Amino acid sequence: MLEIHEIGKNFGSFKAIDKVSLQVAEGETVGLLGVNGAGKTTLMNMILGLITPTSGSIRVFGLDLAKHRIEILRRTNFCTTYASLPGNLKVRHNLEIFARLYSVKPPKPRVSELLGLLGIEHLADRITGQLSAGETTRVNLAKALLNDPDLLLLDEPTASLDPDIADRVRTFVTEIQRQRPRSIVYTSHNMKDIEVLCDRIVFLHEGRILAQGTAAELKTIFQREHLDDVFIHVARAKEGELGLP
Ligand SMILES: Nc1ncnc2c1ncn2[C@@H]1O[C@H](COP(=O)(O)OP(=O)(O)OP(=O)(O)O)[C@@H](O)[C@H]1O
Repeated sequence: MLEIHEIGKNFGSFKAIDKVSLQVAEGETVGLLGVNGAGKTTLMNMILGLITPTSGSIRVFGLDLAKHRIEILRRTNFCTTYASLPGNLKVRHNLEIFARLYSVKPPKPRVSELLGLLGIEHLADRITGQLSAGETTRVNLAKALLNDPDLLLLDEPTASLDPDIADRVRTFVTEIQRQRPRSIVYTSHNMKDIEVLCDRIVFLHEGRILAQGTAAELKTIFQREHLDDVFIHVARAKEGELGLP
């Protein structure tokens, strides 16, 4: 579903992403981990075609992203705290507009269905710009599901959520994967999210992949009981110091 081949992104002389290769299969959820500034959002933005890579290539659904962006984006969606929906519109109107942009037919029932699935019917008539950070995240998640995407990019979807709502979001993501498996790339600083949701974990560090595997494999490789400790170990290690097999 997603094939990233030796992708690189330079901002001036700074290498934000350096020769990263990654594949995500149909129905697979891949967790992208890394310290602040590791390059996660830059990679996500390249998959969405928002940033042009300096080198390498990205294929989605077997198509070259550089040549088939519109076709690919029709079957893709994302949730990020970095892009806000127009703040002056009611939540329902925002979602209906985006549903129309994605050619969802008919848009209104789909919006109502998603508001119900996310348990945010009570936000439908609120002004989007007046929502709390946690409420905004759930509205963004509803937006991300409007077109029932085959590829879903979730950039820190539980950031700023209280533990109860974060748990509901994890259950929601598990449920949508159970109903119809899709490919998900998931970034989070919440290791519980990653353990519960991700089939495979990729550690990015200074724009490069430092380690990857399942949560269980990584814990075994690095001899740590908890994924948090694996994260700290990998984050503090320099290249070549990890003693990977
Ligand atoms: N437009 C830009 N111009 C210059 N440098 C940039 C630009 N965008 C990102 N960077 C730099 O690239 C690096 C990777 O940034 P990115 O936002 O991808 O990190 P991240 O892993 O998502 O971090 P965080 O966990 O803090 O969200 C950072 O050092 C950042 O300062």
